[in-house]
Parts: sequence; C-alpha cells; structure tokens
Amino acid sequence: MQGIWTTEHLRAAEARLLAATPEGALMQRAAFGVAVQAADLLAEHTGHVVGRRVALLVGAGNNGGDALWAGSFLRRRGVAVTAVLLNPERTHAAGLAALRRSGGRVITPARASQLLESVDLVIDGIIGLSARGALRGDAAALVGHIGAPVLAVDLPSGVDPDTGAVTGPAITATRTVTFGARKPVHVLNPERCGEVVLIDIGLAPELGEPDLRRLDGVDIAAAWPVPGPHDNKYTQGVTGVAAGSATYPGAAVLATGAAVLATSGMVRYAGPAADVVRARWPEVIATGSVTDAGRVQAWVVGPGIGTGQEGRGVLRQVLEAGVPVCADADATTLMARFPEVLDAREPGTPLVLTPHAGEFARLTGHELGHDRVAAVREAARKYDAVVLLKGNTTLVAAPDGRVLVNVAQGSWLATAGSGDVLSGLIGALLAGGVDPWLAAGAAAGVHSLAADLAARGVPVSASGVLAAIPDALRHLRHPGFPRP
Ligand SMILES: NC(=O)C1=CN([C@@H]2O[C@H](COP(=O)(O)OP(=O)(O)OC[C@H]3O[C@@H](n4cnc5c(N)ncnc54)[C@H](O)[C@@H]3O)[C@@H](O)[C@H]2O)[C@@H](O)CC1
Ligand SMILES: [K+]
Repeated sequence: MQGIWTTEHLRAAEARLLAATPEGALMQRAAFGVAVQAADLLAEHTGHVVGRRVALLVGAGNNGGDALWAGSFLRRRGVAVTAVLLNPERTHAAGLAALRRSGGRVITPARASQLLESVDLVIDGIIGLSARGALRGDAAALVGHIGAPVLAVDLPSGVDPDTGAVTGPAITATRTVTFGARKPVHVLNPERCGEVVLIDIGLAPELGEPDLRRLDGVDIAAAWPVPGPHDNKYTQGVTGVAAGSATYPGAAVLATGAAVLATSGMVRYAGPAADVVRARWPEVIATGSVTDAGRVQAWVVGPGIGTGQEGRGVLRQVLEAGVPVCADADATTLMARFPEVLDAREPGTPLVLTPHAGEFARLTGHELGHDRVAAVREAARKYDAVVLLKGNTTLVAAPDGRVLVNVAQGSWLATAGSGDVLSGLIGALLAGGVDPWLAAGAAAGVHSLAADLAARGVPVSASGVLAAIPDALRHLRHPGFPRP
C-alpha cells in the first residue's frame, strides 16, 4: 500500500529530519534528483544532454532553491542553464550562488518570454509545499510562453498541494519529481503532474500514518477471495443483485455478470429482469423479487431500479436484510429523496455508497467543491458508510476517516453501464467477507484495470469491461502487476 501525506503532516516530518541533518544536505539530495530527471527528459526529448538549453523558473522559497541547485548540477553535464528570478529579493541565496559559480545565467521575468519559447526544457521551481492559490504576477504571465516539456519540482506550481485544485494559472508538467513522500496533488490531479518520480531523502522514518492510501496490485490480489480446498458454493458467500427493470434489463445483466466473474461464490438475482439475466448468465439463480430470492451474504441494489415507489420498496427490503449492502445509482437518488428509507438499516451493518459527482451532490445537498477528500470523508462519517466517489481519480472513504485513492490510467470507464459493473464487483467482495472499505477500493482497482485491458487505446463498452474482469484478475494474481 502506498501512503500519501498532506502538507501539514509533511512539514512536521521534515522539521524533525532537518533538525537531524547537516544544513543544506536535504536540498542537495532533492536537487540532485531533479538534475538526474532533467537530464533524462533532455535525452528522451532531444537525444542529448550536453549543449541543450534549460530554463529555471525560480520562486521565493526552497522550491526555487532546489531548482537553482539542480541547475548548477546540470551545468557540470554541459547544459546551458538560465534562471528566471521571479522574486529577486527572496531568491534562495546559496542556490543562486551555486548556479552563478557553475556558470549559469540569470535574467529578469521581463526578458523571459522568448527564452521560454526556445529552450529544450523548463524546470518549475516557482512554488512547492508552501503554495497558496493559483500563480500570480510574473509567474502567471509567463506560463503561457512555455513551449518545452516541463519538469516540476515537488509539484506543478499553481496546483493546490493538498486538494489538487486549479483555480487559475498553473503549470502542466511532463514529469514531477517529489521528495520523501507522495503528496495528495500527485494522485488527485495526475493530469497536471504527469509522471511522478519519488526521490528518497530519508524522510520515511519520520512519516506517521498516511492521510491517503493507494492500493498496489499485490494488495488487491491479497484482498481478493480465493476458494480453499474445503469451500463450496455457499461458503464463499452468496451475492444478491436487485437491479434492472423489465424495460431496462441491461443494468441487471451487467451488475449480475460482474458478480459472477468476480469470485467463485454463488449469485442470486431478484427483480423484473429475471428472464433476461437467466438467459445471459445460466449460473445465476434468478427470481422475480427480493422476497423470493433466498439467503444472501450481501446485496447489490440500485442500478436501473428506478427512483419511484417500487424502487424505494426494493431498497427498504434490502436494507432490512441485515447483510452488507452496496447501494448504487438509483439507490443513491432514492436515499436523497427519501432519507427515512435508511432507518430500515440495522445499525452497524456495512453499507457502501457509490455516487458520481452529481449523485453525491443530490445525496449530501451540496456540490463537491475543491476539496473532494474532505467532502467524501464527511459523507462517510455522516452516513456511517463507506463512500466511493467515482471519477478519473476514485476516492473511497471509511466512516473512521481512512481514504483510499484509485487513479485510472485512462478515462475509458466514462461509458454507460460501467458503474453497474463496479457495483457487482463490490457486492461479490462484500459477500466474500472482505472489509467494505478494502472491498470498494479493490473493486475500483480491478474495474479500472479491466477497462485499460479491454480498451487498449480505443473506446470500450461496459460489456467489454465486464468481459475483461478475468484478465484483470489474472494480471493481479501474477507478481509485478504488469499494467497494459
Ligand atoms: N523542508 C524540507 O525538508 C525540504 C524542502 N524542499 C523544498 O522546499 C519546498 C518548500 O519550500 P518553502 O516552504 O520555502 O516554500 P515554497 O518554495 O513552496 O514557496 C515559496 C513562497 O512562495 C510564496 N507563494 C505561495 N503561494 C504563491 C502563489 N500562488 N504565487 C506566488 N507565490 C506564492 C510564499 O511566499 C512562499 O513562502 C518544497 O516544496 C521542496 O521543493 C526540498 O529542498 C527538500 C527538503
Ligand atoms: K514547483
């Protein structure tokens, strides 16, 4: 599991490390890492390092200091380096002296636009961990002149370190070099960060519990239920799916199919699409209603059940069953419209809600805002439920405040029916007895991997994602988790 720490926690950890390290040593480690990555980008984009031209955008603090020291290291490799000082009175003195000693040039922002249009690489040392808000002044004006790949120091300047929000001019990086620990911006706004490279500066022993976590392939594989020699179809957990309608049976077919492919436990379907489901998935025990369905160890409810009285009745019945529930799509809307339906839930019974941004706003009564992590954490606490907020970066919050992040490689999951597949996966894991927070996070990981495998660079339907679930699980159960 990868940890991600907010600036507040990093500052405290860095202060402890700084106190135990010779002055300037941490910056040198960080800057050396920046220089190595800069040389790598130059070689990748231009074929050479010697004789190439690099511009440093240097702000008022240590982020600018990192860039200046990195510039001095690049000079030793024969790179022509020019620093643009955005706040000359507050430039990092030792870094500037090092750059000058190495033969680097220094110019004012007024003369920088032409330089930025002609160099081979720009190093963004404008702001780092102390960033507040979008870029201002000269920095804001110069962003539009950048024509080369950008290597961001610690994070792309102008993007909020803790929320990833962009509220005005900001850098878009080709690659970001960060130090000691990943910060929220790196997972909450991957488009702005580009590829993220983590440099070890010795911070690990100082870091406490992470604020956000990301599951590795091995974590997902370890969480996924595997039958043992004494298991039978019942012992692995029976998943119930209450989804779809006679007019719209698709949601039922997709959610049920995902549950069928996720684990080797049994799947029951309850609802008006029983005939269609049976025809597509002969291994499913399909009945017309939740009352007739028989015992299950978890329910998936919502996709395609409608938002009227009938759907409300189904949701109530499922919540009353006293087993873990994954409530998706129409179930979320029903909870927003008829909050009293939640009274049917036995306190303490696991509940997983899976809203997208619109459903989240309906459910909570307010728009998401810039701080998605805070919003999803608050909703999880309020509903005493695991809340999975869908998006290119999917967040999964537990009622106790733990948050998992799943970053999709592509955006192919933005297609009709893909949410139904996700809810089926979560339901199967809940039935298999997996912790609900981990179940939602692991399901999100397999879902996005299945989409990448199925898409391979071209659009894919939800049925295609569904069909790629076995492939995704196969990938995960092999060491190394090779990505498509
Ligand atoms: N503390 C440590 O242990 C280490 C810190 N390092 C570097 O130090 C950075 C943090 O440095 P600092 O705390 O000095 O601060 P920054 O360099 O992040 O910011 C400098 C100054 O920029 C100004 N600023 C804030 N928002 C702005 C905006 N929107 N537009 C323009 N200016 C703005 C503020 O006055 C702030 O003090 C890290 O990101 C990293 O790059 C590294 O050298 C590694 C070690
Ligand atoms: K930066």
